[in-house]
Formats: sequence, structure tokens, C-alpha cells
Amino acid sequence: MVNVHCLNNIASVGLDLFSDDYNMESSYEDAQAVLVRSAKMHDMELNDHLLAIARAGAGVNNIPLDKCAEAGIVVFNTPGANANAVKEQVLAAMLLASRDLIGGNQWVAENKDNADIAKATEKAKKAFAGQELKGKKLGVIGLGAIGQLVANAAIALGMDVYGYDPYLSVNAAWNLSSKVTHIVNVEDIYKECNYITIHVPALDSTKGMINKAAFDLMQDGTIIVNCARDVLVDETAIGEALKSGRVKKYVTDFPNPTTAGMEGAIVLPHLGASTAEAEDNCAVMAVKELRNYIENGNIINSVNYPACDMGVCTATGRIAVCHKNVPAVISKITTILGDAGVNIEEMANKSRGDYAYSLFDVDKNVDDSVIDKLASIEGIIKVRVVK
Ligand SMILES: NC(=O)c1ccc[n+]([C@@H]2O[C@H](COP(=O)([O-])OP(=O)(O)OC[C@H]3O[C@@H](n4cnc5c(N)ncnc54)[C@H](O)[C@@H]3O)[C@@H](O)[C@H]2O)c1
Ligand SMILES: O=C(O)CC[C@@H](O)C(=O)O
Repeated sequence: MVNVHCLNNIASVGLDLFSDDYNMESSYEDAQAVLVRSAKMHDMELNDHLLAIARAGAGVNNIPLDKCAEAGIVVFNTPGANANAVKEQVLAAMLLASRDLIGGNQWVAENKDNADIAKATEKAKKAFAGQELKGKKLGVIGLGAIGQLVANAAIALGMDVYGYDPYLSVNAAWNLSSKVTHIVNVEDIYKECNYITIHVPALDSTKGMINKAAFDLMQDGTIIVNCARDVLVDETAIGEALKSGRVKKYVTDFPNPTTAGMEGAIVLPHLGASTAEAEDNCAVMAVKELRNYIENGNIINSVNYPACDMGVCTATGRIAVCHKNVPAVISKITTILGDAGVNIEEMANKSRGDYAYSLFDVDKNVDDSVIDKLASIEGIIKVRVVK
């Protein structure tokens, strides 16, 4: 039985994919597999028997990735599974920032008892007039799963789209409309665009990237949309930019003591991925990733270990090894297996930064004493008999 614990609500269509070999009632302390959305895991204990964490979503800044890698815990996310939901919210955000639909709706609610509301409407409505998206310049910072969908949708709405992503993947580039202007210096986005939307992960290198220096380059009346993470924007500086009129509206999906109630901000309660479709997609992908890792040792869509996929094991046994990316680990493993009379029928060895992962399909069951010898090799973090 494999113990599974969910730290957040995970859609049942995903959880239903676990077979009877999984115990869904496990506590966090006893879990071998954890499913999580936004729960903050940085201060949580990581148990020795924890094998994997799957983030049903894109952002993994709530998970201590290095600490997990060091403990041989493979962390997965679900790339692209909620991208359409966020794209649709970004379009809504740009529209809400362009037309005062929120103010207009509030006016109607406040005047609901006025018998002459229809007449009063025609006088009052000029206070809520806005501007169109068509023909405006949109800067998209980060052209991954979400950014590329936003860029393409904005092209379809008649916007002039500028895209910036120095690390753009080949796949993302293939999916991007050729009408998107490729920007190599993000400052050009700040200078040129009427709307700017950000879709990059929260990393040390991206925190505060939209800051006072960026606002100083912008035109008066720029609209900023942030459905990525609050830390990407210097929110003290954006408060000042809203007061000065440099920024006309700040739409953010992340309420915090600085943004909640901020004049000129439209603050949403982290709803970007909150559609039934996105929640289902994320849950299904996350559970499939966990099952593939636990049952086959395969790693697909990890954010702290390399991809490594040998399919379903057809040999007698399979051993999975999380280890440091240092010389001679593989030769030491093969020597120990060879000395034990175990033949390796197939193997894979992949690395990612400081960490590596290896799978060995072997011709006989390996006893515990051999596994203990493998585990004692310097640089080996975790050894698991998958089959
Ligand atoms: N509001 C929500 O509910 C919600 C939902 C999903 C994702 N998100 C956030 O959005 C982020 C992006 O999601 P995604 O699915 O598009 O991820 P992704 O990994 O597919 O795309 C991120 C892109 O950012 C690019 N990038 C990294 N550093 C950059 C930089 N300094 N400048 C420009 N580009 C840079 C990468 O090359 C990549 O193409 C997530 O990390 C998450 O924080 C929020
Ligand atoms: O799980 C959620 O609701 C939010 C997910 C989102 O922030 C993400 O990074 O994928």
C-alpha cells in the first residue's frame, strides 16, 4: 500500500485514478506521496519515506525544491495544465482594467431603489466609459505555457503584441504567432506598451523585476496585469506609480497587506487556475506523474530531478537511484551489482544540475544486503527497488 496525502483540495477526477494499492487516508507524516496546490511547504518536515511531491499547478515557489532534491524527494508540477484558465483570466483582467465594469456594476447596485434608474443610467454612465484593447500595444513578459496563449489571444483581439522571454523553449516558440514582435530588451516593453502582463516563475532572479526603474520608463496610463506571483512586482513602487498616473490600473491575482485595498488596483483572490477544467487537468496530470514514478520509477515533469523514462519494466527487477551528479557513482553501482551476480539488462542515467537519477533493469531480484551496499556509496541519496 502506498500512502498518499493531499495538502490541498485536489479534484476527484484525478484522485479516482489511484488504484486500490494507494491509501488515500494517510497523514502527511506517513505519506510516501504528497499532492499539493498552494500550501506552503518550506517549513514542513520531510519524512524519510517521502518519495515524491506533485504540485497540481505550475508555480513551485511554495516547495523547498533543493531541500527535497537533497533528500531524494522528486518534485513534479503540471506544466500547461491550467494555462488556458489563466489566459482567460488575463483577458478578463485587461478588459476590467479598460472598461470600468466593476464601478458601473457598483453604481447600479447603489441605485437599485431608484424608480428612474433607466433614465439616471444614461447620465451616470459617462463616469464608467473606457477604452478598447484593439490597436493597443501589449507586452508579454514570459512566453511559456500561459504567456504564449495570452500573446496569441491578444493578436486575435487586434492588439499589437510584444513578447519577451530570453529562455524561450523551442516548443513555446513553435506555438507562438508569427505576428508577435520579438523583444530582446525588456526595457522596450516598458517604454512602448500600453498593457504589460507578466508570466514568469517566482525565482530569485525574477523577484521585483517590475520595479521603480521599470515604471520610470513607462508611458502615463500603463495597465499592468500580474497573474503570476506578487513578488515579481515591487508593489510599494506600483502604489506610487498608481498615485502619479504612470500606472492606470494594476490587476493582480495576489491579495496581500500592500495590495488589498490599494487605490487603482483590482485585486483578485488567486483565481487564475480556479476553473473546473484547470483543476481537473492539473489533478489528472499530477496523479499520473506520481503513479508513473512510484510504479515504474519514471520521472516526467519534475522540477528538481532530470526527466528519465524507461517505460514499464519488462525485466525481472528495476532499481531506481537518486544521487549526486558526481563522477564514478555509476561505476560503483555496476561493480556492486556485478559482484552480486546481477546482470543489468538496460539502464538510464540522467543529470540536472547537482543531482542525477539512474534506473537499472536487472535480471534477478536484488536482496537487501546489495541494496544496502548501493545506498552506502558516497553521493547516493536514495535507492529504491521499484520492481
Ligand atoms: N494565478 C494563478 O493561479 C497561476 C496559475 C498558473 C501559473 N501561475 C504562475 O505563472 C507562472 C508562469 O506559468 P507558466 O505555466 O506559463 O510557466 P512556464 O514555465 O510554462 O513559463 C514560464 C516562462 O517564463 C520564462 N522566463 C523565466 N525567467 C524569465 C525572465 N527573467 N524574463 C522573461 N521570461 C522568463 C521561461 O523561459 C518560461 O518560458 C508560474 O510560475 C506561476 O507562478 C499562476
Ligand atoms: O492551485 C491553484 O489554485 C493556483 C495554482 C497556480 O498558482 C499555479 O502556479 O499553478
